[in-house]
Amino acid sequence: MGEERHLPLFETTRAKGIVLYRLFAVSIFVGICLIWVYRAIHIPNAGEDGRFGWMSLFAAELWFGFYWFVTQASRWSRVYRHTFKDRLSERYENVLPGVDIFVCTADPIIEPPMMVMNTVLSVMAYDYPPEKLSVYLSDDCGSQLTYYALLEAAEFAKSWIPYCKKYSVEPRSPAAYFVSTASDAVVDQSQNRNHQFGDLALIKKLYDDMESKIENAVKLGRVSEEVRSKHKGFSQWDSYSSKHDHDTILQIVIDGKDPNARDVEGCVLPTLVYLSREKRPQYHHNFKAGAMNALIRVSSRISNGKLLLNVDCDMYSNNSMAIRDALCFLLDEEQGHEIAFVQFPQNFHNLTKNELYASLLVISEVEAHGLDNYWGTLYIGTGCFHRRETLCGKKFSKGYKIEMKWEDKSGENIGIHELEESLKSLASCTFEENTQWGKEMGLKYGCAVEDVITGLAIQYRGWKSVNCNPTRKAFLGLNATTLLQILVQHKRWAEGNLQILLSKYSVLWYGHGKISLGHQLGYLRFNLWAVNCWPTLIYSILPSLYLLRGTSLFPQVSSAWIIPFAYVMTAKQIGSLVEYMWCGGTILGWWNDQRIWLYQRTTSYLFAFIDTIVHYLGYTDSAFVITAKVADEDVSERYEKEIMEFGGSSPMFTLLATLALLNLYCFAGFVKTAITGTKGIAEVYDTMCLQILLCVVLIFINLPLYEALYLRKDKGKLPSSVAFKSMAFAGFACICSKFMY
Ligand SMILES: O=c1ccn([C@@H]2O[C@H](COP(=O)(O)OP(=O)(O)O[C@H]3O[C@H](CO)[C@@H](O)[C@H](O)[C@H]3O)[C@@H](O)[C@H]2O)c(=O)[nH]1
Ligand SMILES: [Mn+2]
Repeated sequence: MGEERHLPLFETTRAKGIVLYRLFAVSIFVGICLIWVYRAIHIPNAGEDGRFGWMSLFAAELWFGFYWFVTQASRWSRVYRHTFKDRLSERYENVLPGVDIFVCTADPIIEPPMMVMNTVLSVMAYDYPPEKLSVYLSDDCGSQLTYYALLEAAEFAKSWIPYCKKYSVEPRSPAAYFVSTASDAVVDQSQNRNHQFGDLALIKKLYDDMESKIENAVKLGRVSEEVRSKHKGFSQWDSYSSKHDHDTILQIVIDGKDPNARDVEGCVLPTLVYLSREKRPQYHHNFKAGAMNALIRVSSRISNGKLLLNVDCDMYSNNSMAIRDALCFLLDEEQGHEIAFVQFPQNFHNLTKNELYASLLVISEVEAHGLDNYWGTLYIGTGCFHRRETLCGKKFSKGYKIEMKWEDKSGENIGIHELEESLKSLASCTFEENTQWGKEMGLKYGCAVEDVITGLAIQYRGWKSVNCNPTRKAFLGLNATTLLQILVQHKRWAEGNLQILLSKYSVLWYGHGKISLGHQLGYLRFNLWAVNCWPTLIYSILPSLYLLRGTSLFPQVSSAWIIPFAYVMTAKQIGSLVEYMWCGGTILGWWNDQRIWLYQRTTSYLFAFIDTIVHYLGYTDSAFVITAKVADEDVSERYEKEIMEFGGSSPMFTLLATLALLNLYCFAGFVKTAITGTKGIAEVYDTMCLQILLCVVLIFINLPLYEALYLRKDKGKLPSSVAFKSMAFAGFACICSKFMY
């Protein structure tokens, strides 16, 4: 093997209709340039009303034009990759590499153990030789509940894995699978259908038993003494004082090499390990990046898989062939040795039809494929397969080929408990002192998007990455189900991305010459997220305030200059609608997406921008606010009905409400003067058309917010404190603007 020429293990195709798209993009660009020209040659004279507004809009338009140009880098050319898994099996079935899978969890309250166990079970049941598969659960809370759940899951896996293999089950997260069998009666093509029904009932019963045991413990808030006495692993908690202060807890729950560790059919089980790294208040734990690095070290001494997969605890495997997909890239004889990681998109299983809080739809279906054109897909922290060596800092060198073959390490004959004890120091707080961990090795520290900066550094070292997006989605997770969650999450992402831009790894300086220009722009599109807050604020405030004053900031309808404005505004919106629907979204979904886009830009990005600068000047440390994966029943109910959830006060809400009311007041004030004023309606319309339009669109997009302020009675409405504050702020702004000098 290896010498003769092989058929490739994957192929790359280009997106269709790209010429049409480019014509469209060029036409928009021409429009943008004309807008700039108009602004530049019509600047009001000093002292004339509207000069400040004019300059501000000009600045915003310069930015929007520039940013729009940047986003074209991930749309200009797009590629799609297809794998040939049958060829992989033919050539490599007996020498497949070991795969170590890392699942990270950090809080049993907002990341319920049952959800985490479904993720763990789904990855244990991959269609892959179990002796080459090891699953590691990192628990940053050191929770006995999570550990107990893992013990129960290990027991259930003995029946679940054989069941999955026997009936080629998809998806292999039991919870998701049972939901699917309940709705569309199990695949009935096979003659052993009746047989399967019997087995299904049995396995469902086992699952329900496991679930009730785990849920009982969760309800109780602790593991009962009876259970604790049955498993000696719990003794490791004897010295535990809090989640911020405890020793390393390490337990090899299933040792794949143990001849007694077999499933109910007598087959080998994957190795399963529980790890809670040491935590001490005086040591920074570096959030998920710290957890991942501890996992990398510990796993290197247990299974040492050549391939690492990392998933968030809510991201279950929805496609049991995903490891094989990834290997088609990494083992490809021609190009595989240049590829460092294979990233699958983040998809969600809890989205409502019209994606109330938006999702990563367009990024996954369009932009990721555009970045893939530069072999430069971003590492996004979950659903990503890495070569162990590149994640640990290896540089790419031509001619060098990494061996991905599996080595049996059963020669190491040290007892399992000695092994566990000897490994604990690898997860201690002091281990990383004076090492390159978090800098040159493993995931990088100090950035709110540790994933993106780590992937970027790997690409700087000369490696390629690949975006793999099979029809059957590889991973499904939970999207946030309240507005505040989504805003806070995006704040973290925008902050992390801006940190990258200001860091030593910035694509602006460090990236020059290391990655292609298009690739740099592709990153810039995300790195600059936060900066968008300023032009967006300008555009959603000033035209309306000037409308109230009666000052026009846009060309008249009767002027030819209106054409580029009208064209760019409508064509861009129609373009984004078409794109969104092409990705599989609905019209209402697109409209919701626009609202979230606006809300993120005016709050998340603003707060991210301010925090990043404050952080950059050395005043604060950025935090990692974990997204909750559970919600109260009535919150979930409203989510299902696509009713926006506020349900509390937050500076972000006050800001959103202020902006929404400001537009409402301006419009009302304008209508009043237009009716009673001296100017005729026709003249007002001619001079103010675009400003009226902008204001009306903003009011329409904010309809759910007004409702939450004044009409709703449920718990998800905006509290009256937010209403009062925002009314006062918006009113004050309107009065100032109307009566200033
Ligand atoms: O101190 C921590 C904090 C978080 N996590 C885990 O990290 C994962 C992601 O956290 P989540 O709150 O779900 O954040 P998201 O915004 O959904 O995560 C996205 O963004 C993060 C970077 O901001 C990446 O780390 C994630 O992989 C990526 O999915 C979860 O499994 C957590 O349990 C830890 O293990 N330790
Ligand atoms: Mn998440």
